Amino acid sequence: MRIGIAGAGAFGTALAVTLAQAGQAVTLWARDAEAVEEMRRTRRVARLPEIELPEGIEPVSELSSLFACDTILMALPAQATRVFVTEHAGALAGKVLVACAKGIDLHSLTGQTAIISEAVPSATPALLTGPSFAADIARGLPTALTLACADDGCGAALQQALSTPTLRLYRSADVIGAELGGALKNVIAIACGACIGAGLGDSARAALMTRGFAEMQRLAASLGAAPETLMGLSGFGDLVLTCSSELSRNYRYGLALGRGEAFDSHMTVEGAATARAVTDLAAARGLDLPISAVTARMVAGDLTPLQALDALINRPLKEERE
Ligand SMILES: NC(=O)c1ccc[n+]([C@@H]2O[C@H](COP(=O)([O-])OP(=O)(O)OC[C@H]3O[C@@H](n4cnc5c(N)ncnc54)[C@H](O)[C@@H]3O)[C@@H](O)[C@H]2O)c1
Ligand SMILES: O=P(O)(O)OC[C@H](O)CO
Repeated sequence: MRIGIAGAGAFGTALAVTLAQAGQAVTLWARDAEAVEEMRRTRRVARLPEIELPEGIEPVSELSSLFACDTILMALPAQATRVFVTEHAGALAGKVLVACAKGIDLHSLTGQTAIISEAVPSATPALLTGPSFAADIARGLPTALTLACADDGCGAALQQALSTPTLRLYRSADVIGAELGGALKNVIAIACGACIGAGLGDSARAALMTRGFAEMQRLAASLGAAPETLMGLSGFGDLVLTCSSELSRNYRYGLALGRGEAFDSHMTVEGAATARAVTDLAAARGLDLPISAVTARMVAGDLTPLQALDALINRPLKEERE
Protein backbone atom coordinates (compact mmCIF):
# COMPACT_ATOMS: atom_id res chain seq x y z
CA MET A 1 0.00 0.00 0.00
CA ARG A 2 1.51 3.35 -1.02
CA ILE A 3 0.11 6.02 1.28
CA GLY A 4 -0.44 9.65 0.37
CA ILE A 5 -2.01 12.33 2.54
CA ALA A 6 -3.85 15.30 1.05
CA GLY A 7 -3.49 18.27 3.40
CA ALA A 8 -0.44 19.11 5.52
CA GLY A 9 -2.41 20.79 8.28
CA ALA A 10 -2.42 19.58 11.86
CA PHE A 11 -4.20 16.27 11.30
CA GLY A 12 -2.62 15.26 8.01
CA THR A 13 0.82 15.94 9.43
CA ALA A 14 0.10 14.08 12.67
CA LEU A 15 -1.01 10.99 10.74
CA ALA A 16 2.07 11.22 8.53
CA VAL A 17 4.32 11.42 11.60
CA THR A 18 2.90 8.38 13.37
CA LEU A 19 2.88 6.32 10.15
CA ALA A 20 6.44 7.30 9.26
CA GLN A 21 7.62 6.52 12.79
CA ALA A 22 6.09 3.07 12.33
CA GLY A 23 8.17 2.55 9.18
CA GLN A 24 5.72 3.57 6.43
CA ALA A 25 6.82 5.80 3.57
CA VAL A 26 4.31 8.67 3.35
CA THR A 27 3.77 11.29 0.66
CA LEU A 28 2.43 14.43 2.35
CA TRP A 29 0.81 16.85 -0.12
CA ALA A 30 0.11 20.55 0.46
CA ARG A 31 -1.12 23.00 -2.17
CA ASP A 32 1.31 25.75 -1.20
CA ALA A 33 4.65 25.12 -2.94
CA GLU A 34 6.50 27.65 -0.77
CA ALA A 35 5.23 26.04 2.41
CA VAL A 36 6.34 22.64 1.11
CA GLU A 37 9.81 24.00 0.33
CA GLU A 38 9.97 25.30 3.90
CA MET A 39 8.84 21.91 5.23
CA ARG A 40 11.57 20.19 3.25
CA ARG A 41 14.20 22.60 4.54
CA THR A 42 13.18 22.77 8.20
CA ARG A 43 11.40 19.41 8.61
CA ARG A 44 8.70 21.34 10.47
CA VAL A 45 5.07 22.23 9.70
CA ALA A 46 3.41 25.48 10.72
CA ARG A 47 0.38 23.84 12.37
CA LEU A 48 2.52 21.54 14.58
CA PRO A 49 5.69 23.57 15.04
CA GLU A 50 7.07 21.52 17.93
CA ILE A 51 7.11 18.27 15.90
CA GLU A 52 10.06 17.25 13.71
CA LEU A 53 9.05 15.40 10.54
CA PRO A 54 10.61 11.91 10.40
CA GLU A 55 12.64 10.93 7.34
CA GLY A 56 9.91 8.67 5.96
CA ILE A 57 7.73 11.69 5.11
CA GLU A 58 8.12 13.25 1.68
CA PRO A 59 6.46 16.68 1.55
CA VAL A 60 5.24 17.46 -1.99
CA SER A 61 3.24 20.16 -3.73
CA GLU A 62 2.95 18.35 -7.08
CA LEU A 63 -0.38 16.56 -7.37
CA SER A 64 1.23 13.92 -9.60
CA SER A 65 3.22 12.67 -6.58
CA LEU A 66 0.06 12.41 -4.51
CA PHE A 67 -1.81 10.64 -7.29
CA ALA A 68 1.00 8.09 -7.61
CA CYS A 69 -0.22 6.67 -4.27
CA ASP A 70 -2.94 4.01 -4.27
CA THR A 71 -4.33 4.97 -0.85
CA ILE A 72 -4.97 8.63 -0.06
CA LEU A 73 -5.96 10.01 3.33
CA MET A 74 -8.11 13.12 2.76
CA ALA A 75 -7.13 15.52 5.56
CA LEU A 76 -8.56 18.73 4.10
CA PRO A 77 -11.29 20.71 5.90
CA ALA A 78 -14.70 19.13 5.29
CA GLN A 79 -16.03 21.95 3.11
CA ALA A 80 -12.99 21.64 0.79
CA THR A 81 -13.33 17.92 0.06
CA ARG A 82 -16.11 18.12 -2.56
CA VAL A 83 -14.28 20.58 -4.81
CA PHE A 84 -11.01 18.64 -4.49
CA VAL A 85 -12.44 15.21 -5.38
CA THR A 86 -14.61 16.65 -8.15
CA GLU A 87 -11.72 18.56 -9.75
CA HIS A 88 -9.43 15.53 -9.60
CA ALA A 89 -11.97 12.75 -10.17
CA GLY A 90 -10.03 11.30 -13.12
CA ALA A 91 -6.74 11.01 -11.22
CA LEU A 92 -8.50 9.57 -8.16
CA ALA A 93 -10.36 6.83 -10.07
CA GLY A 94 -9.95 3.36 -8.57
CA LYS A 95 -8.09 4.55 -5.46
CA VAL A 96 -8.81 3.92 -1.80
CA LEU A 97 -9.83 7.32 -0.41
CA VAL A 98 -9.91 7.61 3.37
CA ALA A 99 -11.92 10.60 4.56
CA CYS A 100 -10.44 12.15 7.71
CA ALA A 101 -12.53 15.34 7.91
CA LYS A 102 -15.36 15.68 10.41
CA GLY A 103 -18.15 17.66 8.85
CA ILE A 104 -21.30 17.59 6.72
CA ASP A 105 -20.94 19.17 3.29
CA LEU A 106 -23.14 22.26 3.12
CA HIS A 107 -23.76 21.92 -0.61
CA SER A 108 -25.03 18.33 -0.67
CA LEU A 109 -25.91 17.88 3.06
CA THR A 110 -24.03 14.57 2.98
CA GLY A 111 -20.99 13.17 4.75
CA GLN A 112 -17.48 12.93 3.35
CA THR A 113 -17.71 9.39 1.97
CA ALA A 114 -20.90 10.14 0.03
CA ILE A 115 -19.14 13.10 -1.59
CA ILE A 116 -16.26 10.84 -2.58
CA SER A 117 -18.57 8.14 -3.97
CA GLU A 118 -20.54 10.64 -6.00
CA ALA A 119 -17.48 12.34 -7.51
CA VAL A 120 -15.37 9.20 -7.96
CA PRO A 121 -17.68 6.17 -8.27
CA SER A 122 -14.79 3.77 -8.90
CA ALA A 123 -12.97 4.73 -5.68
CA THR A 124 -13.31 2.74 -2.47
CA PRO A 125 -14.28 5.21 0.28
CA ALA A 126 -13.32 4.70 3.92
CA LEU A 127 -13.27 6.87 7.01
CA LEU A 128 -10.83 7.49 9.84
CA THR A 129 -12.46 9.19 12.81
CA GLY A 130 -12.66 9.23 16.59
CA PRO A 131 -11.33 11.08 19.62
CA SER A 132 -7.87 12.44 18.86
CA PHE A 133 -5.97 15.67 18.92
CA ALA A 134 -3.35 15.98 16.19
CA ALA A 135 -0.74 17.07 18.73
CA ASP A 136 -1.36 13.93 20.81
CA ILE A 137 -0.98 11.62 17.81
CA ALA A 138 2.15 13.41 16.61
CA ARG A 139 3.72 13.24 20.09
CA GLY A 140 3.12 9.50 20.19
CA LEU A 141 0.51 9.62 22.94
CA PRO A 142 -1.85 6.61 22.94
CA THR A 143 -4.94 7.13 20.78
CA ALA A 144 -7.80 4.87 19.63
CA LEU A 145 -9.78 5.61 16.47
CA THR A 146 -12.44 4.04 14.26
CA LEU A 147 -11.63 2.90 10.74
CA ALA A 148 -14.93 2.54 8.90
CA CYS A 149 -15.32 0.93 5.49
CA ALA A 150 -18.27 -0.79 3.85
CA ASP A 151 -15.86 -3.15 2.08
CA ASP A 152 -14.70 -5.58 4.81
CA GLY A 153 -11.54 -6.66 3.01
CA CYS A 154 -10.42 -3.12 2.35
CA GLY A 155 -11.34 -2.11 5.92
CA ALA A 156 -9.20 -4.89 7.37
CA ALA A 157 -6.24 -3.97 5.14
CA LEU A 158 -6.51 -0.31 6.11
CA GLN A 159 -6.81 -1.19 9.80
CA GLN A 160 -3.52 -3.10 9.59
CA ALA A 161 -1.71 -0.52 7.50
CA LEU A 162 -2.77 2.56 9.46
CA SER A 163 -2.39 1.18 13.01
CA THR A 164 0.88 2.09 14.69
CA PRO A 165 2.36 1.22 18.11
CA THR A 166 0.56 4.26 19.58
CA LEU A 167 -2.49 4.50 17.27
CA ARG A 168 -4.97 1.66 17.73
CA LEU A 169 -7.70 1.36 15.12
CA TYR A 170 -11.03 -0.38 15.64
CA ARG A 171 -12.90 -1.47 12.52
CA SER A 172 -16.52 -0.73 11.64
CA ALA A 173 -18.69 -1.30 8.58
CA ASP A 174 -21.11 1.48 9.63
CA VAL A 175 -19.60 4.35 7.68
CA ILE A 176 -22.68 6.59 7.98
CA GLY A 177 -22.83 6.21 11.77
CA ALA A 178 -19.09 6.81 12.21
CA GLU A 179 -19.04 9.93 10.07
CA LEU A 180 -22.16 11.43 11.64
CA GLY A 181 -20.75 10.97 15.15
CA GLY A 182 -17.57 12.84 14.20
CA ALA A 183 -19.40 15.64 12.43
CA LEU A 184 -22.26 16.23 14.87
CA LYS A 185 -20.16 16.29 18.04
CA ASN A 186 -18.43 19.44 16.76
CA VAL A 187 -21.75 21.33 16.88
CA ILE A 188 -22.36 20.24 20.47
CA ALA A 189 -18.78 21.19 21.38
CA ILE A 190 -19.42 24.76 20.20
CA ALA A 191 -22.55 24.87 22.38
CA CYS A 192 -20.58 23.56 25.39
CA GLY A 193 -17.81 26.08 24.85
CA ALA A 194 -20.34 28.91 24.68
CA CYS A 195 -21.95 27.63 27.88
CA ILE A 196 -18.67 27.66 29.81
CA GLY A 197 -17.54 30.92 28.18
CA ALA A 198 -20.75 32.64 29.26
CA GLY A 199 -20.24 31.41 32.84
CA LEU A 200 -23.26 29.08 32.85
CA GLY A 201 -21.39 26.29 34.66
CA ASP A 202 -20.40 22.63 34.46
CA SER A 203 -23.89 21.35 35.28
CA ALA A 204 -25.30 23.14 32.24
CA ARG A 205 -22.49 21.71 30.11
CA ALA A 206 -23.31 18.16 31.28
CA ALA A 207 -26.94 18.78 30.29
CA LEU A 208 -25.89 20.07 26.87
CA MET A 209 -23.61 17.08 26.27
CA THR A 210 -26.32 14.60 27.24
CA ARG A 211 -29.21 16.24 25.42
CA GLY A 212 -26.87 17.03 22.53
CA PHE A 213 -25.96 13.36 22.33
CA ALA A 214 -29.69 12.56 22.16
CA GLU A 215 -29.90 14.92 19.14
CA MET A 216 -26.91 13.22 17.52
CA GLN A 217 -28.57 9.82 17.99
CA ARG A 218 -31.91 11.08 16.63
CA LEU A 219 -30.45 12.53 13.44
CA ALA A 220 -28.06 9.63 12.90
CA ALA A 221 -30.86 7.07 13.29
CA SER A 222 -32.98 8.93 10.75
CA LEU A 223 -30.08 8.78 8.27
CA GLY A 224 -29.57 5.03 8.70
CA ALA A 225 -26.78 4.83 11.32
CA ALA A 226 -26.61 1.87 13.70
CA PRO A 227 -27.34 3.05 17.28
CA GLU A 228 -24.31 1.23 18.72
CA THR A 229 -21.94 3.15 16.45
CA LEU A 230 -22.97 6.40 18.13
CA MET A 231 -22.11 4.82 21.50
CA GLY A 232 -18.54 4.15 20.34
CA LEU A 233 -15.30 6.05 19.80
CA SER A 234 -16.58 8.00 16.79
CA GLY A 235 -19.67 9.27 18.61
CA PHE A 236 -19.75 9.31 22.40
CA GLY A 237 -15.95 9.06 22.68
CA ASP A 238 -15.29 12.07 20.48
CA LEU A 239 -18.16 14.04 22.02
CA VAL A 240 -16.60 13.69 25.48
CA LEU A 241 -13.15 14.76 24.26
CA THR A 242 -14.29 17.71 22.20
CA CYS A 243 -16.76 19.12 24.74
CA SER A 244 -14.29 19.03 27.61
CA SER A 245 -10.86 20.07 26.31
CA GLU A 246 -9.50 23.47 25.45
CA LEU A 247 -7.31 21.74 22.86
CA SER A 248 -10.45 21.54 20.72
CA ARG A 249 -10.90 24.41 18.26
CA ASN A 250 -14.67 23.89 18.19
CA TYR A 251 -14.81 24.16 21.97
CA ARG A 252 -12.49 27.19 22.01
CA TYR A 253 -14.57 28.87 19.31
CA GLY A 254 -17.63 28.32 21.54
CA LEU A 255 -15.72 29.73 24.52
CA ALA A 256 -15.00 32.87 22.49
CA LEU A 257 -18.69 33.18 21.53
CA GLY A 258 -19.66 32.83 25.18
CA ARG A 259 -17.18 35.51 26.26
CA GLY A 260 -18.08 37.84 23.41
CA GLU A 261 -14.51 37.66 22.08
CA ALA A 262 -13.23 37.43 18.50
CA PHE A 263 -11.83 34.12 17.20
CA ASP A 264 -9.05 33.52 14.64
CA SER A 265 -10.88 33.22 11.32
CA HIS A 266 -8.04 31.10 9.83
CA MET A 267 -8.69 28.33 12.33
CA THR A 268 -10.55 25.25 11.05
CA VAL A 269 -13.81 25.10 13.05
CA GLU A 270 -15.87 22.36 11.40
CA GLY A 271 -18.89 22.67 13.69
CA ALA A 272 -19.75 26.16 12.40
CA ALA A 273 -20.73 25.03 8.89
CA THR A 274 -22.00 21.68 10.12
CA ALA A 275 -24.42 23.44 12.52
CA ARG A 276 -26.05 25.04 9.46
CA ALA A 277 -26.10 21.73 7.61
CA VAL A 278 -27.71 20.01 10.60
CA THR A 279 -30.42 22.68 10.76
CA ASP A 280 -31.20 22.12 7.07
CA LEU A 281 -31.21 18.33 7.49
CA ALA A 282 -33.47 18.55 10.56
CA ALA A 283 -35.92 20.82 8.72
CA ALA A 284 -36.04 18.47 5.73
CA ARG A 285 -36.70 15.48 8.01
CA GLY A 286 -39.06 17.14 10.48
CA LEU A 287 -36.70 16.52 13.40
CA ASP A 288 -36.53 18.61 16.55
CA LEU A 289 -32.85 19.33 17.32
CA PRO A 290 -33.03 22.40 19.56
CA ILE A 291 -29.39 22.54 20.75
CA SER A 292 -28.05 22.27 17.21
CA ALA A 293 -30.60 24.87 16.06
CA VAL A 294 -29.64 27.50 18.65
CA THR A 295 -25.95 26.77 18.03
CA ALA A 296 -26.40 27.51 14.34
CA ARG A 297 -28.13 30.78 15.26
CA MET A 298 -25.33 31.71 17.69
CA VAL A 299 -22.73 31.02 15.00
CA ALA A 300 -24.71 33.21 12.57
CA GLY A 301 -24.80 36.00 15.16
CA ASP A 302 -28.59 35.83 15.47
CA LEU A 303 -28.58 34.80 19.16
CA THR A 304 -26.33 35.56 22.11
CA PRO A 305 -25.39 32.61 24.37
CA LEU A 306 -27.79 33.91 27.04
CA GLN A 307 -30.61 34.16 24.51
CA ALA A 308 -29.77 30.62 23.39
CA LEU A 309 -29.98 29.37 26.97
CA ASP A 310 -33.29 31.16 27.39
CA ALA A 311 -34.65 29.52 24.24
CA LEU A 312 -33.58 26.06 25.44
CA ILE A 313 -34.62 26.18 29.08
CA ASN A 314 -38.07 27.64 28.46
CA ARG A 315 -39.19 24.98 26.00
CA PRO A 316 -42.29 22.97 26.96
CA LEU A 317 -41.48 20.27 29.54
CA LYS A 318 -41.31 16.72 28.18
CA GLU A 319 -40.27 13.14 28.91
CA GLU A 320 -36.51 12.52 28.89
CA ARG A 321 -36.75 9.69 26.34
CA GLU A 322 -38.47 11.91 23.73
N1 LIG B 1 -6.50 18.78 14.30
C1 LIG B 1 -7.03 17.73 14.93
O1 LIG B 1 -6.75 17.50 16.11
C2 LIG B 1 -7.95 16.79 14.20
C3 LIG B 1 -8.20 15.53 14.75
C4 LIG B 1 -9.07 14.68 14.08
C5 LIG B 1 -9.68 15.08 12.91
N2 LIG B 1 -9.42 16.30 12.42
C6 LIG B 1 -10.13 16.70 11.21
O2 LIG B 1 -9.21 16.85 10.13
C7 LIG B 1 -9.70 17.84 9.22
C8 LIG B 1 -8.57 18.80 8.93
O3 LIG B 1 -8.27 19.44 10.15
P1 LIG B 1 -6.83 20.01 10.49
O4 LIG B 1 -6.76 20.10 11.96
O5 LIG B 1 -5.75 19.29 9.80
O6 LIG B 1 -6.99 21.49 9.89
P2 LIG B 1 -5.84 22.52 9.55
O7 LIG B 1 -6.50 23.83 9.47
O8 LIG B 1 -4.71 22.37 10.50
O9 LIG B 1 -5.30 22.05 8.12
C9 LIG B 1 -6.09 22.04 6.96
C10 LIG B 1 -5.14 22.08 5.79
O10 LIG B 1 -5.89 22.00 4.59
C11 LIG B 1 -5.42 22.99 3.68
N3 LIG B 1 -6.52 23.36 2.82
C12 LIG B 1 -7.62 24.08 3.11
N4 LIG B 1 -8.42 24.18 2.06
C13 LIG B 1 -7.82 23.51 1.05
C14 LIG B 1 -8.15 23.27 -0.31
N5 LIG B 1 -9.27 23.75 -0.83
N6 LIG B 1 -7.30 22.52 -1.05
C15 LIG B 1 -6.16 22.06 -0.54
N7 LIG B 1 -5.78 22.26 0.75
C16 LIG B 1 -6.61 22.98 1.54
C17 LIG B 1 -4.93 24.14 4.57
O11 LIG B 1 -3.99 24.94 3.89
C18 LIG B 1 -4.32 23.37 5.73
O12 LIG B 1 -2.98 23.04 5.47
C19 LIG B 1 -10.91 18.50 9.90
O13 LIG B 1 -12.10 18.02 9.35
C20 LIG B 1 -10.80 18.06 11.34
O14 LIG B 1 -12.06 17.93 11.98
C21 LIG B 1 -8.57 17.17 13.01
O1 LIG C 1 -9.96 20.82 17.33
P1 LIG C 1 -11.29 20.23 16.93
O2 LIG C 1 -12.42 20.81 17.70
O3 LIG C 1 -11.49 20.22 15.46
O4 LIG C 1 -11.26 18.69 17.41
C1 LIG C 1 -10.28 17.84 16.93
C2 LIG C 1 -10.78 16.41 16.92
O5 LIG C 1 -11.93 16.29 16.11
C3 LIG C 1 -11.05 15.85 18.28
O6 LIG C 1 -11.33 14.47 18.15
